[in-house]
Amino acid sequence: MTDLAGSTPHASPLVVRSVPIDDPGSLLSLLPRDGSLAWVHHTDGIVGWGHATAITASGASRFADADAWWRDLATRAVVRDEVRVPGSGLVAFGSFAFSDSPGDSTLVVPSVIVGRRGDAHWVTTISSGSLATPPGLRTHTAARPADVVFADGAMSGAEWELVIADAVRRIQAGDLDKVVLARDLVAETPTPLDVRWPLQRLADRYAACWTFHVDGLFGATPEMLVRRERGLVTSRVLAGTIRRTGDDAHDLALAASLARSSKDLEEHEYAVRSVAESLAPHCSSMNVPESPFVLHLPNVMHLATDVAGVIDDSTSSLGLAAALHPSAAVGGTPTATAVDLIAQIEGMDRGRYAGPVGWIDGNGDGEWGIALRSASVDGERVRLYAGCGIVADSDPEAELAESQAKLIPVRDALGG
Ligand SMILES: C=C(O[C@H]1C=CC=C(C(=O)O)[C@@H]1O)C(=O)O
Repeated sequence: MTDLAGSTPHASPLVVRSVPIDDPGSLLSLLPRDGSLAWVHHTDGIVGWGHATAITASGASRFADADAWWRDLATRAVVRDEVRVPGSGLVAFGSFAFSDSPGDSTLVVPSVIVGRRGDAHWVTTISSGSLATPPGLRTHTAARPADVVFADGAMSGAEWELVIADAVRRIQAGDLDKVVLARDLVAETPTPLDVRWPLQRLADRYAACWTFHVDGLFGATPEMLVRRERGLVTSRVLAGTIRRTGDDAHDLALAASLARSSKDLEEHEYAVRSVAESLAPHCSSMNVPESPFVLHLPNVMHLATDVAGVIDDSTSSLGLAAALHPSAAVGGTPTATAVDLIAQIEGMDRGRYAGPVGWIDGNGDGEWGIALRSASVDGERVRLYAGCGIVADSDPEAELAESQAKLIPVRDALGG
């Protein structure tokens, strides 16, 4: 991987070609074990493998540095796109650290991308200097992890409840309005994890979420930080959560109580406001619905608001993600106070959890979700993450239960 600090302008431009193909079936099943990249929503999306080029960036300028690198690369690339849908042509997958420090962020350009968008299916080849031949596609079987053992991460549940109680006190004292605090769980597998196993299971069970894998960070996020597509920008804001019980009638009653819960509506309002305020400078017009709807997922229900706007500047999707991050769905209100408090009391390094994850194309369009319901994998060790928005009325015990519900998707996907 090329490190930004040591990177030099690319000697040869990338040569990119997208061609239509027959329906390739499940995108995830095409992934080889190593170097897989994925962004899948229902049956649409893109998967990639192989290495054309990549960059790592870090610190407060990570977004701007990666964006500048990408613009230079995209401007010089020679692209023949016979498909012309979002996701065809030159694309990089990316995943960014939550904090300015510590943590590395990355943009990765694979040598092969296979995509589906509705009835369009395509393969893209990317190489340096000369045109590559499209590969033959074949399906692979992922290895099932055996005997996964779970243990507390940085804190036990009881310790984390004390941290939540501390945050509630600070909010009640007027130090801030909202903070999102996270915890981790560690899973050990006897052999290095084949990430395709949990990916496939996440995509099957959470088809309405965006199932992703970029450089060891995988998950299925329900939250779209920003999508930029042909002049339109959209964002799905989530905040305010209730666990599902599995009993449909009871869950409907819970959904109604979530929609009326002043604690959850307050938590949600902060998140919507932070997104709307960050997008406004880039849009000529915006639509921000006045009240949220309830998004039903298999494990939880969320208050959700879809914000939309017409973009009136040349900021790329990555630039927009940078402007929005961290929204109050993962940081808090006021942002700077909340981010400082997270660093002070959360007791763990978020890495790329809760940072933007997604893809960008050569025109700057793309999709960036928030890396929630996610885990980072390093050989046999997997760290799962979940966080909860804390406001003045939050109850530590209820927040711990909510965090456990948010850990379910990845925990179950790792299970045999
Ligand atoms: C921080 C997470 O969720 C955020 C997104 C939706 C609902 C949230 C909540 O109700 O607390 C969180 O703000 C997470 O899943 O790790």
